[in-house]
Amino acid sequence: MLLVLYNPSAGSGAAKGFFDEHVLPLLAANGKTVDLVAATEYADHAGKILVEFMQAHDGPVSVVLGSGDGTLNECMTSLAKATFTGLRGGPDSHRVSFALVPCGTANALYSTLFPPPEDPADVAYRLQSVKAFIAGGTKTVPLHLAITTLSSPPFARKRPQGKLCFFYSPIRCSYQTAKVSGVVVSTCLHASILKDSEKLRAEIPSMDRFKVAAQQNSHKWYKSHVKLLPAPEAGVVQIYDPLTKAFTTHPESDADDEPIVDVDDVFSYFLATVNFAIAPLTSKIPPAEATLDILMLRPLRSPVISIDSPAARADFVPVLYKVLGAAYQDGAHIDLCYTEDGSADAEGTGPVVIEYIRCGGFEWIPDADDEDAHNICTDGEISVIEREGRAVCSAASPDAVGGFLVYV
Ligand SMILES: Nc1ncnc2c1ncn2[C@@H]1O[C@H](COP(=O)(O)OP(=O)(O)OP(=O)(O)O)[C@@H](O)[C@H]1O
Repeated sequence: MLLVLYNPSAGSGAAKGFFDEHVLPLLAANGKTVDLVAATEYADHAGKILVEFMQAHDGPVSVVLGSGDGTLNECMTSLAKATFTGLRGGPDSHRVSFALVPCGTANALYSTLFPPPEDPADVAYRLQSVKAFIAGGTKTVPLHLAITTLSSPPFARKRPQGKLCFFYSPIRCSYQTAKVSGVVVSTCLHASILKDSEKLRAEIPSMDRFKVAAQQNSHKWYKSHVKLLPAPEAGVVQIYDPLTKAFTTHPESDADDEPIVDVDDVFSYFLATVNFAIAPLTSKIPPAEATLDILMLRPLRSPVISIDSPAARADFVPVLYKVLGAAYQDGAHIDLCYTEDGSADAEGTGPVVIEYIRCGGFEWIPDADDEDAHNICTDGEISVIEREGRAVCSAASPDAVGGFLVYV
């Protein structure tokens, strides 16, 4: 069964035109019968359309999806929580294969799977996943998920209650409050940017709204306690070593004693990715199991900063910008080290600036008095952790017969 679904308001609002002009004619010219063409009419509509379509039809489902990461996330979230009856009841009932058409602003997942050319608006570039589907659709990649649960204090009262989705393992969590991400879970600067850039969407439809929001938040630091949790097979938390250009066991993670790493500090940046190349090693050194790649920037690691003060925060902004800029130069940010004067440089001989962690999950326990540290972003959606609460996030992989796939 084939569903064509697009979000007309994603990105610059051009999805309908692109589908009418390019996608639907391409499908028709290649003999693909479309069972339903639907445009979303409001937030969260995409998930509803998809679940209703699946309930109404039997057999394997492909979806040509014109959107950004947010609408894809709505599809995954709705499906992860859906229970089907009748014909759609078998073990593979929740399996969906997506042909993605990048129509959003960032399109992070698409640009991970299909590295963008100089002009990402290029029509042929944007049709690659659809063409893979048309070509027979045998080449797909399964998507891992990051499942995040927000807990209120005291934590013991709201322990994970049930399995979120039977086709992803090994996660057990509170079904109603769990957030499903296929791209990113973040706090700190990234969550602040996503939160504030949303307010700028109408005024600045392009990616420039992220730059404006970054400027508004660049001086902020966030106080939190983080627990880094090992992935099941690795048994330890891993950290990237720019000298050897490989992952090694985190010095504070011991498989036989205590594999969990506790970090109690101020953070400027904390971002976990799944299936996503802003963490550049996801593709260069692919993980052997479902893992999160986490990028942490802790200003007090700088050799010239020893206290959190307004002056120190201002002094740190150039380091932050250096890191953000290098991230767009083929992931060069992960090899930056501190120089003696506290700059970030590939030739630096001091501590590594960004800690690049590979692990099974994390707990984020924000300082109760730091309001900004309570924002958490799951694929663009902002949630607020309750005061004295925490967020717990784990990587999950699809079972053999279930899960979300993308045509590549
Ligand atoms: N018809 C609609 N009108 C208004 N908002 C909609 C409509 N349909 C979907 N939405 C909302 O639009 C939001 C943005 O969609 P999406 O994330 O796909 O695009 P984007 O934010 O431009 O791209 P990206 O996430 O890649 O940066 C989604 O959160 C979704 O809930």
